[in-house]
Amino acid sequence: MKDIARYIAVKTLCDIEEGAYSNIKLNHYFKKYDMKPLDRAFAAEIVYGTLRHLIRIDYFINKFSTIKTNKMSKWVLNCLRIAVYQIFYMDKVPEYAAINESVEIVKNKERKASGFVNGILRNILRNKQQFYDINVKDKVKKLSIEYSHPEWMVNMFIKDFGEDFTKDLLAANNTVPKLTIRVNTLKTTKYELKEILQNKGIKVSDGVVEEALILEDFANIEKSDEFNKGLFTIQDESSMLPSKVLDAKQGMKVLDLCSAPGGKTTHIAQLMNNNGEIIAFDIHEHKLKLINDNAKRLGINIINAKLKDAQIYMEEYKEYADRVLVDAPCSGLGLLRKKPEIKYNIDKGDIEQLARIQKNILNNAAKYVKKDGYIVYSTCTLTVEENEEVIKEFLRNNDNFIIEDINNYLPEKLKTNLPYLKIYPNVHKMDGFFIAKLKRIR
Ligand SMILES: C[S@@+](CC[C@H](N)C(=O)[O-])C[C@H]1O[C@@H](n2cnc3c(N)ncnc32)[C@H](O)[C@@H]1O
Repeated sequence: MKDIARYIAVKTLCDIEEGAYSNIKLNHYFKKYDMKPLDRAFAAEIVYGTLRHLIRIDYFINKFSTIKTNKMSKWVLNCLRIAVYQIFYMDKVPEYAAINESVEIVKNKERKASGFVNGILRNILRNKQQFYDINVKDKVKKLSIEYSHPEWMVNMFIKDFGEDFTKDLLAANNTVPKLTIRVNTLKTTKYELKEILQNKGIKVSDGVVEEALILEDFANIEKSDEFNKGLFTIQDESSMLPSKVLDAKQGMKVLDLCSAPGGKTTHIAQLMNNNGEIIAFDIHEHKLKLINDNAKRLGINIINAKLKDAQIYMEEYKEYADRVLVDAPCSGLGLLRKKPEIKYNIDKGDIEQLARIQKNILNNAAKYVKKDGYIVYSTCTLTVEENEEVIKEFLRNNDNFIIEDINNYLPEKLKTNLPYLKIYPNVHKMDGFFIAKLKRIR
């Protein structure tokens, strides 16, 4: 295969339409085809960029094609999409290369369609200006196309956050996030690691969270010596906050009800100085290995990972824990910068169903925590149904709990006058997140 990067980009985009996850599929193909770092980076940029701007790209293709995008084969459509993405969003790619390579990839699987694809792409090239005209009157439809978010999502954000904020949020969701790591303070210090990385020529700056570093120019990070030695974990800053807010002390008993792959579990262990007990549940057996592998790499031995469904009450853990973390399964709308496919794979019904699961898990958590103990509830999503509403309903049904002000646990820049925290990619330049702390008082 001459142009492996574009070929893999098309293959991955087709798989994503079947429900696959971008990062998992890309990593799978990178290994399978033994791709070089430059090809990997190029394929990833095309996949993520195309997904970020998918609705707008399709709207534009439809202007030039008699066969509409929903009637095209996935292979043909994704060959068209990646060419349009390269033409309009990648300055350094010559237009002729973007077109010719897509036509070649079409030939690979659907030889007869190559003329059709070539025709559309050349026509597009002659009418590039039209990419910037979105001739739609309806405000929501227009925003949906302009920022490539489904209409129901745009509507929901406008209802919850207002129109100006929504525009900002949609734009931020289409940006490329920074690479952030959490220093493993069990093995090194922030200053030591910073120096090691800087000596390798990597640009490093401090994050807002105490143990966070922001990196630039670090290819193949997971193959580096520093990663393998367990000096750090890749984690967004907002994802570091729930463990800080949980404030588990050395020697305590902690339950982490939805824990895989263990990003927060290992952070809690780190903050407990690897002293105490953490029981970490997850519903997916294959994910338990990820928790154990992460713990081992980071030099942590107080985590006991178990296969359990946190929706089912477990009598053996009644009043067992000093701290319980509920980092609940959620719609993930705070992660659209990293996983743009979520925009197209989720619908309003999923949000209602997730909210029911979150409430069930949180109600069980209430029974596991000792008197004067705490639950931290967190999600990586922005919907009111999965966040504020879940907490409100919990407090209505559990009058032995109160909401605790978490501002003391937060970096100065993130403090607000609310007891809980909601993080937005457009405001904080971090993944969207929600964190609330509940205290059992009786
Ligand atoms: C947001 S992720 C957790 C991320 C994790 N806390 C971390 O920081 O790495 C939610 C997790 O909940 C798990 N999950 C979903 N439903 C569950 C259930 N009913 N019981 C336990 N775990 C569940 C999923 O497999 C997923 O790993």
